[in-house]
Amino acid sequence: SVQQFFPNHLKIAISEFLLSTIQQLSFFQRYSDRFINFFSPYVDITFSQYDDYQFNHAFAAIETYLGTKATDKAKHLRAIQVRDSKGLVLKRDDANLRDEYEGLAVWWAIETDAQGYRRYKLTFHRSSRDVVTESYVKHVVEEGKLIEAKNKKMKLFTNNPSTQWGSNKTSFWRYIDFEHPSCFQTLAMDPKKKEEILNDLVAFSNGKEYYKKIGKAWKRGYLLYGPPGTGKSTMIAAMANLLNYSIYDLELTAIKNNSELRKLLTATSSKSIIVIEDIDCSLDLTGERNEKESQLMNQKKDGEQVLKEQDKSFVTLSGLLNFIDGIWSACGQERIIVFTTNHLEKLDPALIRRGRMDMHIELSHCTFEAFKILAQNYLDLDTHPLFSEIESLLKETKIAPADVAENLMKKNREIDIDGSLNDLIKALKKKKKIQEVQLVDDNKEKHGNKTFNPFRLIF
Ligand SMILES: Nc1ncnc2c1ncn2[C@@H]1O[C@H](COP(=O)(O)OP(=O)(O)OP(=O)(O)O)[C@@H](O)[C@H]1O
Ligand SMILES: [Mg+2]
Repeated sequence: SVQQFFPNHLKIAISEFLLSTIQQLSFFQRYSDRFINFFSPYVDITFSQYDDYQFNHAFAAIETYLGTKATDKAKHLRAIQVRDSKGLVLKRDDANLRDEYEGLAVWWAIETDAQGYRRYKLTFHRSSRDVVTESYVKHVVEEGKLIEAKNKKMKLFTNNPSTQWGSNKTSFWRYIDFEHPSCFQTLAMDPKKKEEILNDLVAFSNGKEYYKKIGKAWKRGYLLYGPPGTGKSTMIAAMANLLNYSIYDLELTAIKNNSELRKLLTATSSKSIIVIEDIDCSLDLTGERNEKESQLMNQKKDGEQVLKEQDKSFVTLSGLLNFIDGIWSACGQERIIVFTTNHLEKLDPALIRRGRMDMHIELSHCTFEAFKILAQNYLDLDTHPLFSEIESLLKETKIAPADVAENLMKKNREIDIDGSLNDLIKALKKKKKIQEVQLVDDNKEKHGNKTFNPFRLIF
């Protein structure tokens, strides 16, 4: 019969040719879709990268699944570097890929939509509709997720306000592969504290049954606080690497209101760390802003007030609290929430009370214990005659681990142990002097003696 005579790809080519010809004739344009649908025995489904402004997790799974299919026949390949030097993963660009499932053939193609986002188009014969919609798609997504888990590919999500959808700017998740070398072993901090945090994290990730038993949502909050450069961000990366969770880096200032926050949070997947960095800067938690806002509103007429209500553009403390321990927090399991701040004292006590943030972790200035870990990391050094001098200097000087690391880093592509340690000692001595002068200054100010201090200008 004619069916057997034409191979499948020829049939697709013919229908595509017909489609393009017809589309060029403006007279028929309006009818082309219906015309093609009437004659073509093929059906297609598209999977967009962003669905309803949200990142589509099925899209990522499909991409992974297709990436593992034989690559030799595709003409346009895009190489993507993968973690752990498992080599390159080749992905098809705008090429058709044929796949078989239960003896049926389907075709995948990648397209770019009007907004510049990618989408996969799955084409299949009308007669395979039931199999494809009921089990093939599920099979692909599950397989893709399985491969993702096996490859230990973690993702780093960020929410960016979209400028593509006209005036209605809304925030949505975009992701890149997460590759950060940080781990707990190289993290410089008090070993006992580190051990405690490590155990806490591992217990959490194995706690499915426990949380179920005590009737609590399977989530945990960590508050990381301390001066700049003490390893807060580094610790978050180490947590992700330890548990193999993805990170959602939530930028509160890019979010319009509480309902958008809710939308974003419900779109996060389980096994993830939701991070809000510098929480004191990204949210006015003092309540002052609310007061100002309502004062403003009272001055306006009723009609305008309604308008104002609509474009309120901030996330409120109560919105955030609702998410942390309100009913929303139960949508989805196995989630860690991390807040970081440089100023613990600036935060609203309601936000950080125990039970909301389960563990408060202080990352402070470099201690000798922390220094020894850095020396091991950077110089492969366990001990050295200069260590005792460094130890006593560290006791008297506040220095961030980031500054210590900076001094230990190799300068001319070669490790120079004595040079590095001497650099560090110099830096420590300089810092010590500055801090001493500052202390004298502060004391004078406290006692009302504000005489001009020339040392302050020198350092
Ligand atoms: N405790 C630490 N252990 C190992 N490396 C550290 C530590 N603290 C800082 N560093 C080094 O310093 C750099 C900066 O640290 P990091 O970004 O984690 O600081 P932070 O506490 O997040 O600072 P900020 O408050 O400014 O965000 C890192 O790249 C890391 O190499
Ligand atoms: Mg940081």
